[in-house]
Amino acid sequence: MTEHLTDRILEENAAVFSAMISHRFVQDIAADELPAAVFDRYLLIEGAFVETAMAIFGYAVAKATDLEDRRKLIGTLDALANEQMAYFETAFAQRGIAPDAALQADPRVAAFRDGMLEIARDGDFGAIVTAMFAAEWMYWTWCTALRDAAITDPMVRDWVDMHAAPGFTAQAAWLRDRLDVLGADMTEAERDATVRLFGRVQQLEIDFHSAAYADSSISAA
Ligand SMILES: Cc1ncc(C[n+]2csc(CCO)c2C)c(N)n1
Repeated sequence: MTEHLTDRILEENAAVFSAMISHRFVQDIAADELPAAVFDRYLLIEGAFVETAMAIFGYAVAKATDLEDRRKLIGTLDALANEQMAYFETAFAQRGIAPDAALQADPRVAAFRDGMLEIARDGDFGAIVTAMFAAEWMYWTWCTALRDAAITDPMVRDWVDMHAAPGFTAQAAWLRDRLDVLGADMTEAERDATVRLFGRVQQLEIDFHSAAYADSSISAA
């Protein structure tokens, strides 16, 4: 079997991946019609997710067996703690918003956070790479597609640009290449499991992004 594992993952999950990259949240940004209140709620749940991502990458550092993997993941942790978190601190201050416990308790937000953490805690290194590949490849795809879109809100513009920039592109490509190398040594059952895991993460992502819309949120009634 010489096929790259990630080609198979993307092929077999094409429907759910496409549903995510054409989510209402992405379409609203593409049309320059994302309501400010939706982006505010998104920033609050997303800022909390970056903290979760640090925990996930921490598990990956612990479970890695290769020094080069550890170096790479520690670089990612540094960028999350010092660059990404700085973006959220500035964004919260400029928009006058503050973390909201009710929003974090929305079942769709909780399912994403807890589901991703569970994969990192209970899964092996390959499972963590698969989950992060799912989350990052998806962002890289839609943000790259919107590179030339007219986006008025400078913070939304920055957010899209950040995920189409060379640094993020390299990070998403590293996850893809790493998973292909890991896949070459997996059993067929293990490869099947990564295909399913990728699909599960896309569904968690769809629900997470839906939670940014108050009209479909249980906490906004
Ligand atoms: C809900 C959600 N899903 C995926 C990403 C993409 N992403 C950007 S940075 C990062 C962590 C490590 O690089 C991930 C997964 C996101 N931002 N938010």
